[in-house]
Amino acid sequence: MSVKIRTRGVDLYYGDRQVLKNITFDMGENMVTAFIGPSGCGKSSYLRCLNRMNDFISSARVEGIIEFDGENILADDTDVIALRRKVGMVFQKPNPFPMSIYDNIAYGPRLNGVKDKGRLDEIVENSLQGAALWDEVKDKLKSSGTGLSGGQQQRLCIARAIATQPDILLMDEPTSALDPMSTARVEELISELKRDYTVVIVTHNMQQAARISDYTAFFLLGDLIEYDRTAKMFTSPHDKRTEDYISGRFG
Ligand SMILES: Nc1ncnc2c1ncn2[C@@H]1O[C@H](COP(=O)(O)OP(=O)(O)OP(=O)(O)O)[C@@H](O)[C@H]1O
Repeated sequence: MSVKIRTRGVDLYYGDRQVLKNITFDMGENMVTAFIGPSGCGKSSYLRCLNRMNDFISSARVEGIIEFDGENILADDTDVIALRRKVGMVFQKPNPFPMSIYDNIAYGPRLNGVKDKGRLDEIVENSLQGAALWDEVKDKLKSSGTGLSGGQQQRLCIARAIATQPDILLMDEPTSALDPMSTARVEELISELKRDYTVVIVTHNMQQAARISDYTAFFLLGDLIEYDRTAKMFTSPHDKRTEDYISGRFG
């Protein structure tokens, strides 16, 4: 595997409370990496380290090294705006902006200075194609994004995230608010997206992790207990706690 994200000895504190302890592992380029673990184990907190979103939480302090392509994104002199351009994020609840489908997608590119109408049209179409939504919305690009179904809204949010051509896509429980059909569409889409992006996904759904990820990281109470190929972890985990969790004995 070609390493895209390299994490060494990451500790995260909220005030005096340590919620991530000495996290060390490598995530592969063009792979889907799933984070699993019981509620409160630190999965989302770690995900937020990857685009420096914890910077917005005044009590949060992150120590250690996280490298993207060899560059430490936790360094004081990191250009955080440029970093966030490289890292798209999709949240648990679909959160389209209250504007048209077209403008939802064009928003990021416009912020980045793209003004040419033809170029914007192209980005909108490519992003919607990439998010497997184009055929459903191509005739109503001027309609509001919030008028779509939940599953379509989430694919719109994925289209918005890829419109700025990030390297990495972070997804925090992207299907937990969706029905089974929409979940299946989004899962299928994630498997396609890894051709172009490195995908990191937090999920509570063990079957989902098993279906769509190449590697899985199991967190428990702030520790990374086990990290391995998903196929290996789900068939022969080496830690008893991993086995107990994936077989549903706790969490
Ligand atoms: N902004 C914050 N301020 C203080 N503590 C926080 C904050 N965000 C999270 N925590 C605490 O950090 C710990 C890890 O939370 P986190 O949300 O990362 O866990 P998680 O594994 O993603 O949980 P879930 O699956 O429920 O989303 C929890 O104990 C949580 O209460």
